Parts: sequence; C-alpha cells; structure tokens
Amino acid sequence: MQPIISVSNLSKTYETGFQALKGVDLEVRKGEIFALLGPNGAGKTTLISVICGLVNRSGGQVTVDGHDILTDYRAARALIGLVPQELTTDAFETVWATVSFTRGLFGKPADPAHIEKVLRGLSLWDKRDEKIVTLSGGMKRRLLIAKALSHEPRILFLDEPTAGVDVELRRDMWEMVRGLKSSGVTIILTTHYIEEAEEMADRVGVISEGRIILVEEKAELMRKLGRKQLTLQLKDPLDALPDSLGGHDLTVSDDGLALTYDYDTRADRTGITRLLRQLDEAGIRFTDLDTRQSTLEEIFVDLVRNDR
Ligand SMILES: Nc1ncnc2c1ncn2[C@@H]1O[C@H](COP(=O)(O)OP(=O)(O)OP(=O)(O)O)[C@@H](O)[C@H]1O
Repeated sequence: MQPIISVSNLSKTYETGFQALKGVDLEVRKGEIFALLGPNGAGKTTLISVICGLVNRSGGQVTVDGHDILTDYRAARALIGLVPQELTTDAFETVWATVSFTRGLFGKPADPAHIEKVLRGLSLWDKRDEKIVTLSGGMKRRLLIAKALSHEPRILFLDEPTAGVDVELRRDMWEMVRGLKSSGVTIILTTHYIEEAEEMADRVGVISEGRIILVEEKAELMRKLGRKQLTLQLKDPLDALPDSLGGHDLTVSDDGLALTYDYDTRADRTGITRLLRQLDEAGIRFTDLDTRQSTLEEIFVDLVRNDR
C-alpha cells in the first residue's frame, strides 16, 4: 500500500548535542492506525514534532503525501492534525472561537457546520461559549483534539492521548479514533500504554534510544514474538519437581497444585508433547490445562531489554 508518510534516515541532534533520533526509517500507510511505542525519552515526541514541522531535522528526509516537510511545508502541514500533550492556547478565548480560529490558521474557509460536528463529537458542544480557563482537565484534552480536527486533516497525530485521562474519556477517544479511521484518516499515536496499542493499532513501531527497533503488524508481532505459558492444574499437590522433568522451564505454584511451562511459539518444537509424556511417566496427573499468550507489554519489555 502507498505510504502517506515516508521517513528516511532521519536524525535529530538537539543544541545540547543530544542525539534524539539516529537514522530513523519509517513508512506509515494510508488509512492505518500506527502506534509508536517506546519508553520515556525514546524519541517519540521528537519524531512526530519533526514530521509535523515543529522541530527541525538534522539530517534525512520526510515526506507527507509526497510533500517534503521542509521545501513544501504548507502543503504537508495542511494535511496534518496534531494533538499535543499539553494545551498552549489563549485561556480567555471561548471554545468555539479557538477551534474556529485554528481552522483559519490552515487557510481553510470558515465552516460552522464542521466545527459544530467536531464539538458535538467530542461532547464539547455545551461548552462552546465557555472560556478555556473554566474547562476541566478532561475538557481541555477534548479541546486539543477539536483544534487538531478543525481543518479536516487527513492524518492525525496523537501524542500520548490518554496519559492521565479518566476511563470515560479514554473510551471516547478510542471511539473517536475508530470513527476517524473509518472515514479514511490515517492515525499515528504515541503511547506508553501497551493496551492502547493492543486495542487500537493496525501496526506497531517500537522506538528505543532514537532508533526504530521494530515495525510489525500488531497481530503478527504478537504471534511471532509471543511467548506462551501452559498451566496445568494438578490432581495432587507436588512438593518438588521430579529430576526427570529438570530439562524443562517449569515452575510449581506455592500450593503445589499448578505447574506452569514457558515456551516459545516460534521454536520448531515447543516441547509440549515431551513434557506431557514425561509427566505421565512420572505419574503426575492433571485435571485441567490452559495456555496464555504474552501481552504486548511483555513483548515490548523484552524487545527494549534485548536492544540494550
Ligand atoms: N529541546 C530539547 N533539547 C535537548 N534535548 C531534548 C529536547 N527535547 C527533547 N530532548 C531529549 O531528547 C530525548 C527524546 O525526547 P522525546 O521527548 O522525543 O522522547 P519521548 O519518547 O517522547 O519521551 P516521553 O515518553 O517521556 O514523552 C530525551 O532524552 C529528551 O531529554
């Protein structure tokens, strides 16, 4: 599929000499939800700030729907809506005025019907005449999104959209993001919350210390890298593992009634057949069994650790 954003060999060194991006290559596909995951300070905000033209690159190239972000800045920027982490807007403006004004900044003609739709979609319609200072934290977050959508962008960046928001707002945001995707908007979100990527993303990119260490389809990522855990509920408690089972990655629960076996779904042999045979030979009976796939969180922690 045609990429809508292409980043190649992008680097960024801040004035302090700190190299926040080290040769990033990334393509975001049209219409997808792309989650950029990474620990604190990994370079997520720097990367999206460069793509949105807020921070100058030190090297490399970025195009947005074919427009170079430097030489063709206006065209590139007009396609993008950015929901930053914090609100930096005139506190004494009303909700309606600030969202309408933001649209104008992108050279778009006034369109009260669109602004109304955006405000209603974010439950801000009743607050349209209120001054920003009077809004709650959650309402301010909604306002940030309204501003970003005011000029009907084709690409929406959400920088840690749900950090510190309540469950209701998080749910509303996820619903809004799904709605935007179904209308063809490409969404890139940065997050610390793995469940957010797991819930929302089509693809996941992991960034660590200024480098993209992995880009994968979410489902593929979980399938390929996921470790699985097999838990056997034992008929009789086990005091200790018999020597014959010493070769397996096994743990006995404190009460001796559950045995867990960790295995790698990528391995040619998972060892399950052998394990079950050896259990039988050792006279260990079980009453139930289940398997559990690693979460994206576990995968992510593993990836970042291995990269060090
Ligand atoms: N203006 C700046 N000058 C110098 N260093 C900076 C500047 N902005 C960011 N950095 C450094 O660049 C690194 C990457 O920062 P960035 O904000 O991109 O990370 P992040 O992945 O978004 O982190 P977080 O999840 O904490 O928001 C950090 O070490 C940060 O201290």
